[in-house]
Amino acid sequence: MTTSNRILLGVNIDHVATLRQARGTRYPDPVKAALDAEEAGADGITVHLREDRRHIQERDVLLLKDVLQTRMNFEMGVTEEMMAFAERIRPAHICLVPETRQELTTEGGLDVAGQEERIRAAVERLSKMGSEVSLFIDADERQIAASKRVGAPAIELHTGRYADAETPTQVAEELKRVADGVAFGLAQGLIVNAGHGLHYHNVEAVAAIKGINELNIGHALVAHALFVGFKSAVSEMKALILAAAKS
Ligand SMILES: CC(=O)[C@@H](O)[C@H](O)COP(=O)(O)O
Ligand SMILES: NCC(=O)COP(=O)(O)O
Repeated sequence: MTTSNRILLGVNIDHVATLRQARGTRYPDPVKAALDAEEAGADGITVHLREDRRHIQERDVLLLKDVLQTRMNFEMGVTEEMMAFAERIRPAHICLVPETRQELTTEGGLDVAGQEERIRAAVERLSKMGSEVSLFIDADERQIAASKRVGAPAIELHTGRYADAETPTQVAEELKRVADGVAFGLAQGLIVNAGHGLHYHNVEAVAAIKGINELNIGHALVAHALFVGFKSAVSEMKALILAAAKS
């Protein structure tokens, strides 16, 4: 069981591409953002190639594959198109996520318990090429146990409900849900990551949960980068999570 205070920062660059796609320009380039993030201390780069291509494009993923110094965490829906693309790029990490067409962002976790055979087949197929496969799920024992059963070595707990909680009571409840999920995942022998909706004012409590391997953070970093630059945005976040993890 991992219980060290070491915690990694995966920088999600999707929303650099969102700005580019809004105008169909060549800038800002998420590849440049990835390289800046690495220089500023990112431990890995996360990209979500959505089926509707609203932000990251194939071109971005193919270039990143050649230039990243760290490692790629490739987020994808469980579709044949994405499975075939993943086999082409062979990322170090793959995170299987749910997708619905009209959602503003990833609204909930993957229902692993409700489709074990399908997810098991995907995990097996993607693991064969050496990728570490994680499942983006809610902090729910039923989903965590199912993730273990289908053979995934890792999970990423969706922290969106914690991030969206409004009252102190709700925040405390959602934080406990995440902390309990981390403990349950570790007890199952899983690598436990977390992310979604984390920002400079809510990240410390999550980073302080013992045993989390990596936090994946994107939207807030890109937003802060508008004011301080991408490298500073990443290094500020990294400093916050490292300090919180040591506390
Ligand atoms: C799965 C996940 O949490 C991230 O990929 C996030 O979804 C990226 O942002 P969008 O949901 O806005 O595409
Ligand atoms: N998997 C979560 C992620 O990559 C980043 O989510 P967000 O910080 O953009 O909400």
